[in-house]
Amino acid sequence: MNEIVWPTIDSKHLIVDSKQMLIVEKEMFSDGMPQEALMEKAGIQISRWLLKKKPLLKNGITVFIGPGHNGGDGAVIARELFLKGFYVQVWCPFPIKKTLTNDHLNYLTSIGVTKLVEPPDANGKDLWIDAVFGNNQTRKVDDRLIKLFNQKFHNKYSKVISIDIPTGLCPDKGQPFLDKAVKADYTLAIGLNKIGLTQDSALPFIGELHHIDVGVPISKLSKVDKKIFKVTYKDLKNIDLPSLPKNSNKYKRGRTLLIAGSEKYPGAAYLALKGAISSGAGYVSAVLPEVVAESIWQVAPEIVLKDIMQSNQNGNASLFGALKNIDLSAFDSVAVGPGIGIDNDDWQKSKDYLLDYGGLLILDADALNRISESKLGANFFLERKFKTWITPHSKEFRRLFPNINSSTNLGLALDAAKEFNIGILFKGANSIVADSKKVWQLFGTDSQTARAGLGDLLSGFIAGSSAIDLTFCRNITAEYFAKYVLLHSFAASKCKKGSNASAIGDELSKLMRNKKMRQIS
Ligand SMILES: NC(=O)C1=CN([C@@H]2O[C@H](COP(=O)(O)OP(=O)(O)OC[C@H]3O[C@@H](n4cnc5c(N)ncnc54)[C@H](O)[C@@H]3O)[C@@H](O)[C@H]2O)[C@@H](O)CC1
Ligand SMILES: [K+]
Repeated sequence: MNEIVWPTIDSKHLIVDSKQMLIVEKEMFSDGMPQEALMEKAGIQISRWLLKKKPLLKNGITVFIGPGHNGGDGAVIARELFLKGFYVQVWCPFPIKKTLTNDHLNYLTSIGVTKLVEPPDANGKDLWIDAVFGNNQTRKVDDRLIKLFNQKFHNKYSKVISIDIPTGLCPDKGQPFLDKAVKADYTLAIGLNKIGLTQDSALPFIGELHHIDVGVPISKLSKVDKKIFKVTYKDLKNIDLPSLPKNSNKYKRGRTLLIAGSEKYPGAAYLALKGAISSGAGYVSAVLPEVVAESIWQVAPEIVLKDIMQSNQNGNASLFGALKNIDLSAFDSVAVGPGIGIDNDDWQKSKDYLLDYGGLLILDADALNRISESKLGANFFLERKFKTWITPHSKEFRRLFPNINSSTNLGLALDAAKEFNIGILFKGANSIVADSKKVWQLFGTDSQTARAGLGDLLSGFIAGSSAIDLTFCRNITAEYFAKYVLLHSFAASKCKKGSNASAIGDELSKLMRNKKMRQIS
C-alpha cells in the first residue's frame, strides 16, 4: 500500500542529507566506480551545462578552487572551458589538501591556465565559479572570502555559480554556518539534491537550483532509508485524477463537509467552499455561520447547507450545536477550521465528535489553534484513531508542537507526522507534506504562497479532492495530499500577481476541468 507511485525514485526527485550522499558515493566507489571517474563525470556534465549558456562565459571565467573535492570539480570545469577556448583563471583561497585536486590543478597550470596569486577583483565582468567547499563542509568559512563573493553577487554585470553547495551554507540545515554564506545566481547540485538546498532558509543563497546527473544507480537510491521527494510543477504531468463515471450518483463522487467561517470571518467560509467545489466533488455540504448561510445560495447554489453555527459574543463560531445534530459518518472527508475563530469552551464540548469521526479529518487554521489552547493539546491526534491531516504554517506548528525540535522545517514536519501519526502540510515559501514514512518537498513554488485567503481555498480543495479519491481507495496516503497542494499552488502561479484567492479558485476549477478532459481524450 505504501509503495511510491508519485513521483519516481530517481536522482532528480530524491533529496538526501550530506551523510546519505556520502554513503551513496562510498558504495559506488566500493563497487568499483573510480573516484577520479566520478569527479570527471561531474565536472564534464557541469561544463556541458555551462556551454549551453554562452552569454555567461563571454567575459571569461574565474574558478575558486577549494582544498577538497569540490575544488577538484572546479578544476575539471576550468580545464574543459579553457580547452573550449574561453579565458579561464583560477584562485585557491586555501592550501590544497587532496591529491586528486592537486593533480588537476597542476595539469591546469601546465596547459596555460593562470593561477592567481591575489584574490580576483569583484568589480570585473567575468563569471565566478564557487568550487571552494561542497557537501562535506562543516564549519564557518573565512569572512573575507564570503564578503568578496557577495560583493560580486551584487555586481549586476556578472554572475556567481556555486558548485554543489554555496560555500558557507550548511548542506543539511540550509543556513549559513555563522552569519554569512556565498550568494549564488545558480547552484548546481551534483548527483542528488541535498536537503539544505531545498529549505526555505536557503532561498537567499542558492539562486536557481539545477540538478547535475552523474548516474547514481536506482538500486542505490531505493536503499536510501528516509525518502524525501522534491516535487515541482513539472511533476504535475504525472498526476492522474480519478475519472468519475458520468452516470454515477453524486453521493459516490465524493462527499465532503466543511465547517468554516464565523460572524467575524465570513470570507474564509466562502473561499473554503469555492476550493471544495473546484475539486469537482459530487456532494459538498457545509456548516456555516448565519451571515454566510443566508447568501451562499446566490454564489454557490450547489452547496448543501447542513446546519447553521451560532457565534459567541466575540463573533467566533460555536461548533457544538451543529456537531451534535450531524451524522459525520455520511462523509468521506470533513474539513474544520478556516475562519471559525477561537472558543475554548466550545472546543471542549465539540472535540469528541471529531475524535470519533471515522473518515479523513482535515484541520486547518483556528481548528489547530483551538487544539493548541485545549487541555489535550496535540494529544488530540493520538487519541484520534482515524486518518487526520493538518495544514499549519510555521507559527501554528510551533504552538501545536512546542516540544518538537529540528533544524529544518522538513525535519519538524517529519518528526511530528511520525510522533502523532498524522499527515502534515507545513506551509512555507516552499511547502512540505509529510506522513510518518515519507516527505514531499515542494520546490519552485515559493512566489505563490503569501496571499490572503489562499489557505482557506486550499483547505476546501483538499477536502473535496480527498473525498473523491476516497471513493476509489479507502486508505489514501499523504502522496495524495502532496498532489492537491501542488495543484493548488500551480493554479495560483497561473494567476497574475495581485489576483485574489477567489480568482485563484476559478483558475483551480479550470485547471481541474482541463486536466480531466485531457485524461479522457
Ligand atoms: N566524493 C567524490 O569522489 C566526489 C565528490 N564530488 C565533489 O566533492 C565534494 C565533496 O568533497 P570533499 O569531501 O573533499 O569536501 P569539500 O570539498 O566539501 O571540502 C570539505 C573539506 O574542506 C575542509 N573544510 C571544511 N570546512 C572548512 C572551512 N570552513 N575552512 C577550511 N577548511 C574547511 C575539511 O577538511 C573538509 O574535508 C562534493 O561537494 C562534490 O563537489 C564530486 O566530484 C563527485 C565525486
Ligand atoms: K561550492
